[in-house]
Amino acid sequence: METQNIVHRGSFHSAFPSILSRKIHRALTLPIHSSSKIHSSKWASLKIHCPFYSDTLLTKTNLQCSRKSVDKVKYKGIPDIEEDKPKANIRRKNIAVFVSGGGSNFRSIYEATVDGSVHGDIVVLVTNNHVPQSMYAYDADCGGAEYARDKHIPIIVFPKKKDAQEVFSAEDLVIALRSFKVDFILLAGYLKLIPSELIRAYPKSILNIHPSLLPAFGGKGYYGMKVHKAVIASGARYSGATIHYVDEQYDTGRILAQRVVPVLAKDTAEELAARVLREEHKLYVEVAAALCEERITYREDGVPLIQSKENPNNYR
Ligand SMILES: Nc1nc2c(c(=O)[nH]1)N[C@@H](CN(C=O)c1ccc(C(=O)N[C@@H](CCC(=O)O)C(=O)O)cc1)CN2
Ligand SMILES: NCC(=O)N[C@@H]1O[C@H](COP(=O)([O-])[O-])[C@@H](O)[C@H]1O
Repeated sequence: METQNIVHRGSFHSAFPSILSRKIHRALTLPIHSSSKIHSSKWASLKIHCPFYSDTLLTKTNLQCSRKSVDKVKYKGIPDIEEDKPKANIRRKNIAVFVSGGGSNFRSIYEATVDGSVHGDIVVLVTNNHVPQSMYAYDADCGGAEYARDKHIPIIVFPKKKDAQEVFSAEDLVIALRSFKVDFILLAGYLKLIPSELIRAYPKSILNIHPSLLPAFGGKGYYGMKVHKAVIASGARYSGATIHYVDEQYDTGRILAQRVVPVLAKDTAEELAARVLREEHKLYVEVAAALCEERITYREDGVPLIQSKENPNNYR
């Protein structure tokens, strides 16, 4: 079954001009069947007005409940009490994650939204590497898209392949993200340049993780294993992970957080990559938690800081 143009079954209505909503409708890939509706008081209020779908079929309530029903068993503690207690007065945030490949950072952030470490939900995945598949043939998809489908997270393809039937512009992407009420965009191994339309639409709300200590080993051509090979070839004794705000160029936005790892004398690029990736997973969850708990502040010179959860007078 060609799923690229099938978004979900059921009536379709839109607050947008029909041509536009049809375009966005086609760019979205949703699970063909949302799983059973398990209504809980906690999630009922999270229903979003999603102008592309009939409310009876696809609402955040259904998606959240189906996700919670699958992942709730992993939750430690009493969800409606402990999970809410530390963030009682802070609105739960909506997150879009952008991936191009395996998606291990995406998975660690998703798991943190389920176990309560991150006070937010991943409401949509964006990838440039999603191949429309039958319901049963996952192998040609990128790992991130496959995981999103397993977790009933909607997928948007951007940019679309050059031979795609229809253009799906940066403006269309902004409209689609607004419809999911996205608060923050987290790039996690996304290999395309984010267009300025998106940067303008989400000021100080788009982050990227890069596998080196920026500004070293960043910029066009520095991604994936290319970064680690360059670090090793340079003789650098330290590398690490950097999370920074996204601006119009690759890797030049304000640095928000870093973690350092040693580069060992006999390291292969793969060994260094694995050591950095382990730190990335921890760092991105810490940063996503701070974002969703509104613990990001700015120094007078514009440098972003993360306020410590334990002591608000301490910053990282
Ligand atoms: N506007 C921005 N867009 C993106 C940023 C950013 O900082 N500003 N970060 C990148 C992620 N990234 C490093 O962290 C990065 C990704 C890709 C490249 C690159 O050279 N890409 C190649 C194409 C690769 C491909 O299509 O397979 C290229 O542009 O020639 C450099 C850095 C995400 N977007
Ligand atoms: N310049 C961008 C870049 O190189 N990003 C890197 O791609 C990997 C994605 O892994 P993942 O798909 O398993 O999260 C991560 O190491 C991330 O830092």
